[in-house]
Amino acid sequence: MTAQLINGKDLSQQIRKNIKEKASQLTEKYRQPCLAVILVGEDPASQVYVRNKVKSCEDCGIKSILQRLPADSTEKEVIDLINALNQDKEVDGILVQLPLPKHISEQKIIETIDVAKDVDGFHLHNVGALSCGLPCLKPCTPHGVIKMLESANIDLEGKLALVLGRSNIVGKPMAQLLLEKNATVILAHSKTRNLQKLTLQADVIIAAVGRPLFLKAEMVKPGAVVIDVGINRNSEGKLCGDVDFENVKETAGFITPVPGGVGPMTITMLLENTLIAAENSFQKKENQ
Ligand SMILES: NC(=O)C1=CN([C@@H]2O[C@H](COP(=O)(O)OP(=O)(O)OC[C@H]3O[C@@H](n4cnc5c(N)ncnc54)[C@H](OP(=O)(O)O)[C@@H]3O)[C@@H](O)[C@H]2O)C=CC1
Ligand SMILES: Nc1nc(=O)c2c([nH]1)NC[C@@H]1CN(c3ccc(C(=O)N[C@@H](CCC(=O)O)C(=O)O)cc3)C=[N+]21
Ligand SMILES: [Mg+2]
Repeated sequence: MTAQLINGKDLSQQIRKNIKEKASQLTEKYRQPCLAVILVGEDPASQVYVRNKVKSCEDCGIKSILQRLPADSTEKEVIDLINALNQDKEVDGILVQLPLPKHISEQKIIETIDVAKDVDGFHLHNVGALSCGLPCLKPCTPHGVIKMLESANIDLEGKLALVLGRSNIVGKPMAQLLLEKNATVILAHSKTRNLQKLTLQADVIIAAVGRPLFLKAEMVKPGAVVIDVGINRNSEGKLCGDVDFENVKETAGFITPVPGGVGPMTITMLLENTLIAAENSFQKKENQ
């Protein structure tokens, strides 16, 4: 193995120490910061993630409220719940676990969340602010990736960074944050031609495709930084990323594992956003 491992679990633990400290200060001065998580339906993977989020809040001294709704809830029922949480002065952050059942519009649900409580950073207002370089709640997964690169002292300025996948929640905001760091960004997707020719030039590759073993060693320039966002189950039911880790780790300069890579950092950034949302609301009140 030539690649240096960027361990998201360890980095998360370090950052969470500060989060815990900050949460306790805010609790003493104002009240306990609070995240509300809405889970619609019984998707087993979503249940695991949501439990993980609630537990992480607990560990850091952040209050969490889990609201479960049945899979056959109407769009209006979800919207009514969000509106109630928007009004609730003790709730700082609201997260609606995705994906939602097909009869509910994810975009409509996201736009219902109060911009100031949108700790996922998915609301149009936060997306627009991010693209204009204005202060906003940053999307957790891409933000976590940037923190991992910073922790390994990887300078992005002038580097060629390739993002694989263009979803609204990972790929697109990832490209935006890399651009903000002065990288030259390629945003690749399923219609991209000659993908290998592009990936071989990249100094940094962020894989967010949702396919196990997608990024092969032959696609990676020796010494390149490889960040694996993917969370998949392989044929044996084992958790794995989008990167052929066993082979890519032999040539890459840096690599992130799955599990223990980007996943824990996503949750850490969610906790951080909840504290930012809480602080903003306390500040607003003091200025009134
Ligand atoms: N670690 C974490 O915290 C998180 C992990 N994830 C994981 O990251 C992965 C990506 O998630 P998400 O962005 O929501 O996924 P989506 O399914 O929404 O998007 C996948 C993207 O990959 C592209 N793609 C698919 N097949 C190919 C191909 N053969 N060649 C090139 N591009 C391709 C698609 O292109 P096109 O647009 O053309 O269809 C699309 O842009 C998943 O494994 C997910 O579980 C997601 C969120 C958080
Ligand atoms: N509104 C919303 N916001 C999200 O941020 C969101 C979402 N919906 N829907 C699903 C995806 C996926 N996602 C993960 C977060 C953490 C891990 C994580 O902690 N993974 C651990 C392993 C967990 C396990 O063992 O299954 C790891 O990679 O080490 C994984 C996936 C957030 N998402
Ligand atoms: Mg998606």
